[in-house]
Amino acid sequence: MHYQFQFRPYRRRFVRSLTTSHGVWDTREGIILKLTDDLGKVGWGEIAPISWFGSENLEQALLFCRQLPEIVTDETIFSIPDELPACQFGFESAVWGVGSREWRVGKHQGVGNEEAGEDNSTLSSLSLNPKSKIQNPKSLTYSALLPAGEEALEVWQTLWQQGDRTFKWKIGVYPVAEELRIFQRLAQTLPSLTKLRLDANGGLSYEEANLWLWTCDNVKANSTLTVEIEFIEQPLSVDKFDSMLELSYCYNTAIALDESVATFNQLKTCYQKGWRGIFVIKPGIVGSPSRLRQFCWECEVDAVFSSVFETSIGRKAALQLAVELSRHNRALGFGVNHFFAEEEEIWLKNLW
Ligand SMILES: O=C(O)CCC(=O)c1ccccc1C(=O)O
Ligand SMILES: [Mg+2]
Repeated sequence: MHYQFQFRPYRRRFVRSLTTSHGVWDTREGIILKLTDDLGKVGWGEIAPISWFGSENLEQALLFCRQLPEIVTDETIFSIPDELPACQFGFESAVWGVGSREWRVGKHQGVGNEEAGEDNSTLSSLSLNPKSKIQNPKSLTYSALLPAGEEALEVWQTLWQQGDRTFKWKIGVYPVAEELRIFQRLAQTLPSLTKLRLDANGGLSYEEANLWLWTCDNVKANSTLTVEIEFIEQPLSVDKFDSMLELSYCYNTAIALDESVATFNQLKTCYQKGWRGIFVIKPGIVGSPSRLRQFCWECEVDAVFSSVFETSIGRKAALQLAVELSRHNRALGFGVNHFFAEEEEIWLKNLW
């Protein structure tokens, strides 16, 4: 099979910046891809790298797109090197889109519009609301991302009113004593049956990680606190795998790897080294979706799927995988809409 290939770089500022232990992030840059087959069927894809997380950077992705011919084949796409994982995801999901009904949604709301002659060849003919698009037997629940520090104490309330029941709070940003105080207040005020994830982005020392895990175990043991601490995400830096494996045996509170499993080869390596805890998977940067699918099925990976702040185009492909591969009712780490201005649809239409 061969396809006509077109692409458009984009740049988009968040309405609020994301502060993690890696620093402040306030602009998403990426590339929208369009593949058109001989019959005129179209598939859209998105490359949304995060180089500080271990994927290629935007420049490398752009160089790759620029050196491709105007006509590309399945062979080209399925041999994109592992050094370009966000490109693997973008191109493979665009190919998948060419053959899929999922993109063939016109003006009408709803999934699986079967009418003949539906046209998805322009972005303005796509309906991009992700929550309305995914047909899903299990109901989808999202984890809403809270800002670091005290701001979380305010922000969760608005999100709760909008229906969110799982939250993720960034830690490892402010001094540990300060964050622990805020955490106690959060744990006391979050309504019962709320789930809370803590994401350290690799920013804790070994001692701090122990202190956090111990504190979370105490919340669990304290019958007056009814919030559930679901896991601590990436407590230590990527080079501290052995320590995280050890910590995962020492506490009741679960640990999820994120930066450590950013790309497929890292994911496979951690699994081979014995990690059977939670894996945070960011489809947008992990690499080839078909390879990921096979691995997650075979190894029964306990995966939490997570956004890379992509647009609806990448998100749709990522959620497709998430719906297929999530286990244990894990909420999807795609509750990030509040980082973006509304009207993404209009923004995307103007882009193409
Ligand atoms: O996973 C989520 O719940 C939201 C997404 C998220 O936290 C994130 C988004 C972009 C880059 C890094 C991260 C992260 O998990 O550290
Ligand atoms: Mg994370």
